[in-house]
Amino acid sequence: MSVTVAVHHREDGPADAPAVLLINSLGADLSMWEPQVAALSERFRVIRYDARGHGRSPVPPGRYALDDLGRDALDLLDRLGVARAHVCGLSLGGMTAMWLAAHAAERVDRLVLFCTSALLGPPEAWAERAATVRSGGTGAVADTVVSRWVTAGFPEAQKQHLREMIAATDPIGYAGACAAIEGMDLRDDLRRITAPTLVVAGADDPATPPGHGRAIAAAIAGARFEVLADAAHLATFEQAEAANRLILEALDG
Ligand SMILES: O=C(O)CC1=CCC(=O)O1
Repeated sequence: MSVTVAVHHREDGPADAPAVLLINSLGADLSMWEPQVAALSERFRVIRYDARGHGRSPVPPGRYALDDLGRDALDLLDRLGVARAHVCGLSLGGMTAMWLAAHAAERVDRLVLFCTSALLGPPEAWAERAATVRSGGTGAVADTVVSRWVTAGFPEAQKQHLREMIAATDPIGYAGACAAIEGMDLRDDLRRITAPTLVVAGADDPATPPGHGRAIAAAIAGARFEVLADAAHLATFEQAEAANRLILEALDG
C-alpha cells in the first residue's frame, strides 16, 4: 500500500463552483496551467497542484508508481472536501487522470486528457533519463525536453522560462516520476472509464504523437478525439486559446 504525500496546491475561482482538478506533466509544476486559469476560473473552482517530486510538493526518495500519483490526487480532493471533480491532465498528468477515472470513477465527473499515452515506452529510455538527471541534474535534460514541448518557432523567452521550470525540478523527484512512466500500462484500465472523455493531441507532438491519443479515445466508450494544430507536447501552453475552448466545451457539454 502506497503512502500518500500532501501535495502543494493552489485554488482559483469561486469556492462553490464545480471543481476542476489540473494535473501537471513530468518536469513541470502547477504554473504550467497559468494560460488556463483566467478562462476556467470564471465558471469553475480551479484546483492545481504540483505532483509529488515536482514544484513545492514533497519529494519522496525512490521510484514512484502511477498508483502513488493517483492516491496523492485523491488525498488532495479529500483534504479539500471535494467529492467529485472534473479532471484534466497533460502527459504524466493525463496518465494520473486516467488512473483516477479508472480506479476512483465516483470522484471523476468529466475527463480531459492532453498529449498523453496509455503505454509510453521503451522502458529503458525512462530508466536512462532517470539516470541522467540523477547524475547531471534536471538542467541536463531541459533543452531536449523543451524541444519536444513546443514547436521550433515558439518564442525564445518562453522556451527559456520552460527550461528554467524543468531545471528547478528536484532530480530525485523527476527520476521518481520517470519510474512511474516506465512502469505504467493503462491499456486494460481504459475500458473501465465511464466519465465523458475528451482526448486531445498536439499535431506536432514528438513525445506522445496523435496515435497515442487516438488509441486512448478508441478504448474509452464514447470518448471524443481532437488534434490541435501547431502544437507540440505542451499543447495547453503553446495553443492556450484553442485548448481552453476545447476544455470549456468538454466541461460544459
Ligand atoms: O518529457 C517528455 O519527454 C515528455 C513527457 C512524457 C511524460 C510527460 O509527462 O512528459
